Amino acid sequence: MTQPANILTETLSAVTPVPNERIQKAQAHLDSLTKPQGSLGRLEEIAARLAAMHPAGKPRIHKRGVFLFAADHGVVAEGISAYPQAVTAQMVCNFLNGGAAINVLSRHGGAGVTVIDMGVNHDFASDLALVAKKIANGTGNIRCGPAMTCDQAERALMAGVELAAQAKKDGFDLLGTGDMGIGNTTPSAAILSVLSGRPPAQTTGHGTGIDNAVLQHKIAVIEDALRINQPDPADPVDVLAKVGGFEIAGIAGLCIGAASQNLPVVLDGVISIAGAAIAHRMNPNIGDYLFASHNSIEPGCRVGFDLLSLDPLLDFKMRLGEGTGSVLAMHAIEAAVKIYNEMTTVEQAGVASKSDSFNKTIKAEP
Ligand SMILES: O=C(O)c1ccc[n+]([C@@H]2O[C@H](COP(=O)([O-])O)[C@@H](O)[C@H]2O)c1
Ligand SMILES: Cc1cc2nc[nH]c2cc1C
Repeated sequence: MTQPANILTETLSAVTPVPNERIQKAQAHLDSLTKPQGSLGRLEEIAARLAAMHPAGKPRIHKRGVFLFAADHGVVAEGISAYPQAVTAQMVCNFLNGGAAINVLSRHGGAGVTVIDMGVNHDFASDLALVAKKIANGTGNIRCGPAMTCDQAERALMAGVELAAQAKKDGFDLLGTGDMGIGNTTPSAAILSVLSGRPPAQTTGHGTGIDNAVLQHKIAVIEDALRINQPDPADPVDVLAKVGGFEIAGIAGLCIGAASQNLPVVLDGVISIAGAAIAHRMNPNIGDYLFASHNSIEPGCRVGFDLLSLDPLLDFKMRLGEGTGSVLAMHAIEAAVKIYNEMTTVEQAGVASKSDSFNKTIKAEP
């Protein structure tokens, strides 16, 4: 078993479950509001969990941001993507210039976008608004050997932990994950297969848009990668090092760091789900702080939701990545918090409660 480095171990052990009594107390508040009990469905579930994460029991979202982790993948040499590797670096520049889908949706949703170079195969100018956490210029080809060393995997995890710590200092109270990396649906499917025990045929999808023939080849590549590397499902750092990616590790680290500080994280598509599944295998309490934003078309997502016991909030048939699902779901999460904080109670408004319907005399006057 790979023993993670000290600070990582300390951060992992600092993650405590969201107390069930606090969730129940928050639900009791929701039940006291002017609506039939449970009628706001999942908005209530979101609000109760967020309220319970806050020591004072009052949820708040003043500052939200998407953390977009970018990296390249050696396995693209196997022809598993519809696009060339150069697109990763080109899209990073597009994010920095504000022209990508995530920029539009984040402006619309009032979220900041932080772009992190975890391992893009390009040397960016040092004056760009890019967070430089580069571990290497892309991973190794997982069909031939490990993606990275265990030391690199731990450094990439720590980069995510550090970003979460900085986010807390900067006043963020809701974090979203995003990714960019041509080829990264391949390591994501590999990770989800290892952690779930499901065959790659059940976790692998069309990614950026490969046809059925290339999909069969992609599945065979992942089968080879698992046979050659033999990742140990009980050792998440080993899984990450053998068949993962630098951006996936950064996302896992962000989940660990955020959960250790009671910060909620909204997950995007299959790449974020794979990162979160690694973090969750390191400490299952982390799952209490996670929200699945949407049901990405990639089949590995469903496998990941089962591993994480998460139910996605939206089903918009999206498969872009970048954090686009995360920012969209933040609208609903903010709405849930407003319901919790701003609605009047039955008592304040003088509205009859359910049990009053059994009484003969209900005061109906306003
Ligand atoms: O978020 C998703 O579920 C998702 C599904 C398919 C593709 N993507 C994005 O597309 C890229 C990976 O696709 P591929 O085909 O190159 O493995 C990467 O940049 C991801 O952000 C993302
Ligand atoms: C153009 C393009 C944009 C993306 N954004 C996230 N993954 C992507 C993949 C491609 C190919």
